[in-house]
Amino acid sequence: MTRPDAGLTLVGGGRMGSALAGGWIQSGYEGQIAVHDPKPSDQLKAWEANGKIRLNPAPSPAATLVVAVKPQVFGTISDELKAFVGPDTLVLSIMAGITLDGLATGLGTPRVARAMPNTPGLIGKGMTLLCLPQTASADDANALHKLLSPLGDVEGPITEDKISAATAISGCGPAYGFLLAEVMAAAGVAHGLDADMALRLARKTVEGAGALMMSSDEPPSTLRENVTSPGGVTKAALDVLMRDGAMPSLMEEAVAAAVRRDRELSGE
Ligand SMILES: NC(=O)C1=CN([C@@H]2O[C@H](COP(=O)(O)OP(=O)(O)OC[C@H]3O[C@@H](n4cnc5c(N)ncnc54)[C@H](O)[C@@H]3O)[C@@H](O)[C@H]2O)C=CC1
Ligand SMILES: O=C(O)[C@@H]1CCC=N1
Repeated sequence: MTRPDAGLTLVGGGRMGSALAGGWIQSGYEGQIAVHDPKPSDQLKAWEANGKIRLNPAPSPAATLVVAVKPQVFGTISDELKAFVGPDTLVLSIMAGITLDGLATGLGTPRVARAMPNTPGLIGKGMTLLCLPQTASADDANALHKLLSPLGDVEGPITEDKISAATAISGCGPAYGFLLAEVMAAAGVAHGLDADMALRLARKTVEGAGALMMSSDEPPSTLRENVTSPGGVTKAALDVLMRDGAMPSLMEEAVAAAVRRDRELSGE
């Protein structure tokens, strides 16, 4: 990775923040990385001990400020965060529900951007959407793509009116995939498998289906049909899942609720 900037400051070194910091460290980022977190994890402390980051140094304006606290925390600390923002600071937020306007107002700069990552980014298999104001420069867009690349794929910029839907699909989506594994395992137990084996089968199957989907040129619907022998066993199960559009309408309702909640958090 080329150096995105000298003087990178991360506020919030939790799951997603640490995934980013870990990626910057691993890819040989040469500038100063400062991480601010009142409850630093053992990982953050180890990076500090190895000289990879500076932990909670005195605040000063950063070249790039990445905000990765919970959206509810942002409202309470935005005034304090102004100490990290100078006239040349580029701000990137990965918080759900905090708009570009909210960032610009809260931090007192128009040079702001948003990204929506997901937890597979913890292992570099994530999907991140980048959202920029119309005034953003190509240089800023490129720098932010590079900054987010340790998490996996980065797409965008997308316009802000799309971010609630994108959050509901790829931001929240890993939870839907994990839920699928959970309920498959529970159904296996209900039909006589022991719990460990049921979980093993469900996890490996969800992983395998995902890997096949990504290595194939076929759309998911064709891969589904390839499993479904006419008059066979899969068809019996899918007839239940798709009865009266059950699965599509449940997913549509769930995504609508997520979109609604994201907009509520944005104060829309
Ligand atoms: N977890 C997920 O799947 C996703 C999360 N996000 C967004 O990422 C952000 C962070 O989420 P996670 O990493 O999952 O949460 P997390 O709870 O793992 O990390 C938040 C971190 O912020 C720290 N913190 C609290 N108050 C602070 C303060 N005053 N100054 C500095 N740090 C402070 C906490 O100690 C914690 O380490 C959230 O805004 C969330 O909307 C976005 C996409 C996916
Ligand atoms: O649940 C949340 O609010 C965050 C945003 C996307 C995933 N986690």
